Amino acid sequence: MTAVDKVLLDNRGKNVFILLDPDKVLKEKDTYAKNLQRACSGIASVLVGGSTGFSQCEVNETIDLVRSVCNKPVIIFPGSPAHVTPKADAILFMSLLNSRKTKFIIEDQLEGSLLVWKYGLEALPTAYLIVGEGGTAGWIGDANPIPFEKPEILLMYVLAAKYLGFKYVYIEAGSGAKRHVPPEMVKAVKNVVGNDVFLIVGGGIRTIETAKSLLNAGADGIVLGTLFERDPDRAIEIINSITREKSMR
Ligand SMILES: CC(C)=CCC/C(C)=C/CC/C(C)=C/CC/C(C)=C/COP(=O)(O)OP(=O)(O)O
Ligand SMILES: O=P(O)(O)OC[C@@H](O)CO
Ligand SMILES: [Mg+2]
Repeated sequence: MTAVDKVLLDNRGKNVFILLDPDKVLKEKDTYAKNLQRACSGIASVLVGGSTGFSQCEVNETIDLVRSVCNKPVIIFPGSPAHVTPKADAILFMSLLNSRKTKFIIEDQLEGSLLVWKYGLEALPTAYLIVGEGGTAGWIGDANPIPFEKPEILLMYVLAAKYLGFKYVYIEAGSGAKRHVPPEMVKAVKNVVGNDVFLIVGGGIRTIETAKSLLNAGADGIVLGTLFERDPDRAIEIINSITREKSMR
């Protein structure tokens, strides 16, 4: 087990990730710095990434901002190999398994592999799966999205990911999605794969009830992106509420 991997695995079922999109953060640096500082103690890690609109230089600037206010691990959530940087602690080294394009399944990974090796980055082997509307990532990644009412298809993908040796599975409804991943879908997967893979769930999570229902259904971690951008107070409320529950267990 490597360092970031251990932090996340030791906190299974309770990890909250904040997603920072360099394209947005760098336009309002002071506001993001202030809000991240408030959120920092309750989160597992900061994901830095996005589908479009920025270069490695902007990823670096965003990571510098994170480091100035928060001591949690920074994980790259790459939209492309151009986002790989030695400044991060780890990378979701992901393959979009339900893409129709080999680019997102293996070609971007080939390009990124040498950089990850050269920079000595911790790679978290991640199967990225798009469900529901899928957002920008689903569109750019040319996904064949798994319908919410077909948990059995999601299960097939998650089992395939497990048998291929992926340690992490990111179930993505799309940034800002109107509908988040249904907890029943997470439960159907967790019931079969247990702790063999680490389940990250993201997209459209906006309330404490949703956040808790996903963690209770078996998500090992949840991602807050759009809510942290638009309503940081509410995002911090969710984080604090999960932290309080954690300390009562
Ligand atoms: C492993 C390496 C080096 C690259 C992998 C590249 C892959 C597989 C990309 C999949 C397709 C893709 C574009 C994923 C982006 C995922 C992501 C960081 C989403 C964050 O949300 P945004 O899509 O930026 O949301 P907004 O639309 O709200 O900005
Ligand atoms: O922006 P939101 O809807 O929180 O989604 C977060 C993440 O899953 C997007 O990749
Ligand atoms: Mg983005």
